[in-house]
Amino acid sequence: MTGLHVRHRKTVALDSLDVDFGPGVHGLLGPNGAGKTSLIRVLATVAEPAGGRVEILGEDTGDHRRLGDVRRRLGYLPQDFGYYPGFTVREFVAYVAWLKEMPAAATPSAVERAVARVGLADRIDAKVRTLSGGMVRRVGIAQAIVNAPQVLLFDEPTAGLDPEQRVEFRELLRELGTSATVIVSTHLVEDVAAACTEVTLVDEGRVAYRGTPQSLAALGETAVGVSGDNPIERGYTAALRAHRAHGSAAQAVRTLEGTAR
Ligand SMILES: Nc1ncnc2c1ncn2[C@@H]1O[C@H](COP(=O)(O)OP(=O)(O)OP(=O)(O)O)[C@@H](O)[C@H]1O
Repeated sequence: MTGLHVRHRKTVALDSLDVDFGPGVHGLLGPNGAGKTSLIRVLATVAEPAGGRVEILGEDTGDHRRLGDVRRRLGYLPQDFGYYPGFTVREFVAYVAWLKEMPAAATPSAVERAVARVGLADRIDAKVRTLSGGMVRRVGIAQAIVNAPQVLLFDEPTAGLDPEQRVEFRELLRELGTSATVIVSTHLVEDVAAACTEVTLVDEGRVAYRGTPQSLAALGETAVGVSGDNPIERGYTAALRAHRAHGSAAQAVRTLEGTAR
């Protein structure tokens, strides 16, 4: 995407963002309100930018005639994942497959595969409302992957998962990243360290840092006067600090009225 602008009323959420994502697992890191969800929503084609150009899988998302084609090839797990509680897991994931216009004959096996990949095969005929929060989150992951998407967008997917499930999910991310472009927003540095091939640090609506988890950790190893439990955390803090010291971030959070914070 180039020159991406996203506004929520008077707040500038993303400011002239230029970024591209290729195959692999991309971790989106950043403090609260940095703009991660805004970015993912634009990529998921559920929010329209105020300006800039977004191309997904070779299609310009500004061309509404092409959106259906893009959406069929996308998978998206929103932060606030909505579902029909009276549906069974199977019914719900099949419903999403239908929305994605998957061929009817291929749907039942694709649903079973997706549900098995998130470890819920034994609950496939349970109603979603009877599941725990972590299990519902896994249903959300299953619906995102049912159509074997080429672009996968996960907004805080590990929230609510227990430690064992997080480890399994990271393994799934690594697998998915071998054949798709996977973008994951997370607060957990461990997710990034374990599963991501690349890290994009967003701060105040701009890209503050891009690199590999290893390069962010190397930054943390050499950073002076920065606290954090591990090198990636220290690298995160050092990169944020450097970005803010350059002063451009102040511009990124200006409101349209010209007030700065
Ligand atoms: N619906 C909205 N109305 C008004 N402002 C909004 C809305 N959604 C987001 N914002 C603002 O836009 C900015 C970016 O928010 P966004 O949700 O994209 O950040 P985030 O990095 O995903 O944050 P978090 O880690 O807390 O989820 C913030 O300043 C936020 O307050």
